[in-house]
Amino acid sequence: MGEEAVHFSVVDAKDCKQSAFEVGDKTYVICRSDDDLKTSAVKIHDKLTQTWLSPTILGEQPLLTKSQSVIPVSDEKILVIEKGVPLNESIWFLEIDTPFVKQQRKIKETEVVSWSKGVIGVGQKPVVISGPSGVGKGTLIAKLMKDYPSKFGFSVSHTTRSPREKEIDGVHYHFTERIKIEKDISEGKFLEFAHVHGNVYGTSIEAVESVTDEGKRCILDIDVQGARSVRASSLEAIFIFVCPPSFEELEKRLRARGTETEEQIQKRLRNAQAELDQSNEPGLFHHLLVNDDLETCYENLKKLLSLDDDQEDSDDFCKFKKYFYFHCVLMLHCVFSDGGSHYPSVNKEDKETASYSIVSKTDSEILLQSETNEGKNGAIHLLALDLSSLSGGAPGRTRGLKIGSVNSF
Ligand SMILES: Nc1ncnc2c1ncn2[C@@H]1O[C@H](COP(=O)(O)OP(=O)(O)OP(=O)(O)O)[C@@H](O)[C@H]1O
Ligand SMILES: Nc1nc2c(ncn2[C@@H]2O[C@H](COP(=O)(O)O)[C@@H](O)[C@H]2O)c(=O)[nH]1
Repeated sequence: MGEEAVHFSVVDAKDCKQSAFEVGDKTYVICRSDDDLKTSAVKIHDKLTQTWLSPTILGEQPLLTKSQSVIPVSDEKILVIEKGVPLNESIWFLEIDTPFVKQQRKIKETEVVSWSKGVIGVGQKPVVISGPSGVGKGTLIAKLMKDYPSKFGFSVSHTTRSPREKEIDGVHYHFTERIKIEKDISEGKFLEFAHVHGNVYGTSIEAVESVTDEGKRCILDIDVQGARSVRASSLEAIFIFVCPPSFEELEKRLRARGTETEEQIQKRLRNAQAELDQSNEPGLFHHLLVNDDLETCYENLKKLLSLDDDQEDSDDFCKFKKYFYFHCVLMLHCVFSDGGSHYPSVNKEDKETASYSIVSKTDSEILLQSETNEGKNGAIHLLALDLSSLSGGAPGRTRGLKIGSVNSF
């Protein structure tokens, strides 16, 4: 918009501090300055109007390095490989026209692009648990977390409501100010948010992604508005609605909990009716659970989540699973460097830096060439990045990347 033209000359995958790509009627330029590697800018040249745009950039930004390899993988996104960082830190997508970007463009009434970090392998689908206040969601989730600490992680929401007596900041909720949460929401840091019983509640992207990154299944305790927003997002999840055996019993539980004033109880009960009315809406919840007898309901929840009753989640078992998960991730990062006869040494802390350049692309596969880790006798080390099963994406991570070896030559 009346800005100075950014000089660029690159239309192919190439290493540079400015990478430009034509997608449709637009040219996207990713620029970074020499001295300040922490900031990148994206400029868009619209060929139809002959104008330059500075879009709003959403999402977690890549840890910028001095050199990148960049290529568009579809009309929706551009793949950016940062060099000189561990492989699991190096793969990023700049989303230029994904459903999330389209939606944000409408909301913000301005041009938008969004970063999303590429993650090797898929995480387990998060579980969204909804239901009226006082039905027992928190009680059921607490049992699940106690019995299966290595399997599940809780998505710690943000809320503007005041903490209850035994609630701990950062454990039960991130207690926050309205002005702060509104700012973070406007910066695209939240997967969903809603005004519930007079306060703002929201799930940050980091709350969900950090649990999945740990190899655990993320559990979200959110209201029906939140469930609806997550349903419409790029996050694939299982949606469960917990119902009370009767409205009278719900009221009894809310009162017995003793955490709300009479006025708040009345407000929660009014909202409960509206939530119950939506529980059967087609396409919203996958499962309905009635929480009459707590133990029965808990067993039914476990069945839904395919949990084996006999499997103990002892401390030793947890440690073993963490160890196993860690090494599976390392294996995925490993490459057969010698016709599959051995793995190259991989730093146990997974900090080994890598530098790969994009050398070719088909519809679903990108060929990467190592610049730093040559195979035997200086053979060229190639890696195939399979993009055919991507899931998620901005505002969260892009999961489902597969990396395979290609024989050195
Ligand atoms: N099956 C049950 N039978 C009797 N009491 C129950 C049952 N399940 C939970 N409770 C009790 O009901 C009260 C409300 O439960 P809980 O706090 O887990 O509800 P919640 O759905 O998480 O509410 P909120 O949405 O307000 O956080 C608690 O005192 C809990 O001990
Ligand atoms: N949409 C969201 N709803 C949330 C979130 N975290 C909690 N909740 C829901 O709020 C009510 C009230 O909770 P309380 O702790 O004040 O009793 C309850 O229905 C929760 O499910 C969130 O991040 N987003």
